[in-house]
This record gives sequence, structure tokens and C-alpha cells, in this order.
Amino acid sequence: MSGTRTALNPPDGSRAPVRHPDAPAPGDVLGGHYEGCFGCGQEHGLRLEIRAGDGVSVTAEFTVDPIHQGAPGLAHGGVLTSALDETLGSLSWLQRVIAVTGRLETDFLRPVPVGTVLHLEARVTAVHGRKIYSEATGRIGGPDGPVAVRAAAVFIEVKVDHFLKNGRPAEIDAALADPDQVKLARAFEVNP
Ligand SMILES: CCCCCCCC/C=C\CCCCCCCC(=O)SCCNC(=O)CCNC(=O)[C@H](O)C(C)(C)COP(=O)(O)OP(=O)(O)OC[C@H]1O[C@@H](n2cnc3c(N)ncnc32)[C@H](O)[C@@H]1OP(=O)(O)O
Repeated sequence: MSGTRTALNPPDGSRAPVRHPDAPAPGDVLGGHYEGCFGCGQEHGLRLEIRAGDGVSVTAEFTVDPIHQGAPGLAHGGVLTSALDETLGSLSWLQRVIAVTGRLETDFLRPVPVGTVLHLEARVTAVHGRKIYSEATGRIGGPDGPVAVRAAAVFIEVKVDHFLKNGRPAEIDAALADPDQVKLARAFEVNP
């Protein structure tokens, strides 16, 4: 695994992230990108409601329920990583690009008990070509509480074709039949 951290460090020539002029205002709820999403769909999964923050940042609160357990009474690490992944993924809204996770590294610093509200915050740190570098934290006890989990990631910008080519036809057809979904995807694609 030597050199893996290097992939999470923005290379020379990276630029600062830019908040799109039409990005939602700080404090606005972003809304999900797809109702079937495990992270932001509101009918199943983590049901994350993510808000725009300042600059290219977002916040969210995730309540750890009994279905999220790994060890008795404690959150599963993979579930916490999913919450971080979704929060990081939603940074796309503020840049008006579509991006998927290329690499995601999580540090688990404290156990997270069932019933905890995890205060999530994510921000883009740099952009290099299609690579978007970002970081996230999950704090317990409040937005300024101790960090329980943190992540560093590289997201890779893609076009709508990524989903059309790789997704399962049933869900793709349903998404294409949903004018809001198509509008959303196209808006992101044509407004860099
Ligand atoms: C009209 C209806 C249609 C529906 C529309 C829906 C809209 C939905 C909106 C928003 C969805 C967002 C969903 C968010 C959900 C939360 C986030 C997730 O969990 S996403 C799922 C997990 N991630 C994957 O499944 C990626 C799987 N991987 C891939 O598909 C490819 O590997 C991909 C696209 C990431 C890269 O493949 P390449 O062929 O396009 O590009 P290459 O040339 O390999 O890489 C480009 C640059 O990126 C670097 N790169 C690629 N992978 C990297 C990695 N793992 N680590 C570091 N750098 C990496 C490369 O070194 C290269 O850098 P250099 O330009 O040369 O400097």
C-alpha cells in the first residue's frame, strides 16, 4: 500500500475550489440527487439531509439508530464511512459538477454509540483536472464536539454517460422517465 496517501494529496498545479454562482445559499437543504440513493434517499438507508455551508462546504446530522450497529451498541464503521461518502459526494451541488468517489480513507478516532447524533461537515480543499480533493469530519456532542470520524477523499468528475453506460437498465429507464432527474443531471453537466 505504499504511496496510497499520495493519491489523497493535491498535486502541484491544483487550484482552489470555486463555489458555483448558482449554488444554494448557506443553510439551504440541498435535496437528494436520486430517491433510490442509500445515502440521501428519504425512503430507506441513511436518509441524510445535507445543507450548504460557506465556500465549498456542506453540513449534515446523522442519527445512529439500532440498525446501524456493528458491535453491540456501537455504529458500524462501514455505515459511518457511507455517511461520510454521501456528505462528501454532496459537495458536487456547490460546484455544479457530477462526481463519483475515486478514493476514500476513513480514520475512526472514537466509538460512536447508538443514539448519537453525528455532526458531519465536508469541504473541498483543491481541484486538479477532473480530480476533486475533499475532507470530512463527524463530531459527537455538537458541531464543535470531538471528532469521532474523519475522511479524506478524491472524487472524479464524470458526465451523465457514466450512469447511462454503467447503471442497471431498470433504474436508468426510471430515472430517464423522471423529468426532474434528467433536468438535474443535465443542469450539472452543462453548467461547469
Ligand atoms: C439522466 C439520468 C441519469 C442519472 C443521473 C444521476 C445523477 C447523479 C448525480 C450524482 C451522483 C453522485 C453519487 C454520489 C454517491 C456518493 C458517492 C459515491 O459513493 S459514488 C460510487 C462509488 N464510486 C464509483 O463507483 C466510481 C467507480 N470508478 C469509476 O467509475 C472510474 O474508476 C472513475 C470514473 C472514477 C475514473 O475512471 P475514468 O476512466 O473516467 O478516469 P481515469 O483516467 O481513470 O482517472 C481520471 C483521473 O482521476 C485519477 N483517479 C482515478 N481513480 C482514482 C483513485 N481511485 N484515486 C486517486 N485518483 C484517481 C486518475 O489518476 C486520473 O488522474 P489524472 O487526470 O491522470 O491526473
